[in-house]
Amino acid sequence: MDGQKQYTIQNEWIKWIEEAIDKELLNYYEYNDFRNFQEIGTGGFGKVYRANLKNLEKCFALKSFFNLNI
Ligand SMILES: Nc1ncnc2c1ncn2[C@@H]1O[C@H](COP(=O)(O)OP(=O)(O)OP(=O)(O)O)[C@@H](O)[C@H]1O
Repeated sequence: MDGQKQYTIQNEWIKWIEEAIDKELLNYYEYNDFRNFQEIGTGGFGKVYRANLKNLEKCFALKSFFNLNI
């Protein structure tokens, strides 16, 4: 895939995510608001971490993605 096409696809996904946040279909959290990261798994596209949000005891699963350079 050429660089321009990859850039266009990435922008389309960023726009899709931003619109979903605006419509409150997705919640947006700052990465820096999470603490106590523990790696809990690896999937086909990246690693999964357990972390707490701010001072809450509730934990979240955070999924990171490898830089695939498709
Ligand atoms: N919500 C969760 N709670 C606890 N462990 C989780 C959670 N989500 C993922 N994991 C752990 O991380 C591992 C990888 O999860 P992930 O969703 O990336 O796997 P996957 O099915 O290969 O997905 P993909 O192919 O989309 O990357 C899981 O096998 C599991 O052990």
